[in-house]
Amino acid sequence: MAKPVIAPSILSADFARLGEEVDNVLAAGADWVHFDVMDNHYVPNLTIGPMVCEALRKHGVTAPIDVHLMIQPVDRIIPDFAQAGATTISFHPEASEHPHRTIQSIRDAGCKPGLVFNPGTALNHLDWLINEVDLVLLMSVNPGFGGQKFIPATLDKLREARKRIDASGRDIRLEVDGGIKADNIGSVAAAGADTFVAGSAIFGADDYGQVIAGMREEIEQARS
Ligand SMILES: O=C(CO)[C@@H](O)[C@H](O)COP(=O)(O)O
Ligand SMILES: [Fe+2]
Repeated sequence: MAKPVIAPSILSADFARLGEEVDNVLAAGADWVHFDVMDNHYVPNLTIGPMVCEALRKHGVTAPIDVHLMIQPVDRIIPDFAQAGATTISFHPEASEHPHRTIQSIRDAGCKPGLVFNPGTALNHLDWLINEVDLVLLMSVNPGFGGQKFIPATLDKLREARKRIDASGRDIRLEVDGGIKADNIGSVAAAGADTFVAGSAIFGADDYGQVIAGMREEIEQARS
């Protein structure tokens, strides 16, 4: 099993102090920075774009930046995010006219491509694309907002995605996003996730390090 990755979603950070918040959460033990991009079109909310990603890099952030695109159209912003310092770029396949082409353009831009599946979206896109991606992200809430409740059916879907990833024989991360807390992260890890996004559970706490350490313990316990 791949080393667990904890990726705090900066959607729940204090945007007025974003650089400091990211520094603090990385110092507290986070592995990646999860960067939610919303366009008030594909999802009913509006957040941040490549300029903010670039600002974090200029601020000195060297950790992987995990860009989660909730936008339509997808393609035209990819080079901008790559230039801004994105590490992974994941998108929702139904938001792209040609998901295979979108994946190739993410790779051509020098980033790792990922596919994101909403709670109501079947995994069928993996049938022909699993060999092209480095990351599969299952949403455990409907996209658009932080602080929502985890949808339990995600556990079965994670098991299905884990089977498909293992059968592919490729090194693909299985990420879960939405409503992840210390009290459900163990079951999510047991179902096969190795990469864990958490926004409100981390940034809503006084002690980020304590939450992250607690999450790691639950993951280790679920794996042993
Ligand atoms: O992509 C999204 C929401 O659309 C997420 O990344 C959320 O920002 C996670 O926040 P919590 O559910 O952990 O508060
Ligand atoms: Fe996200």
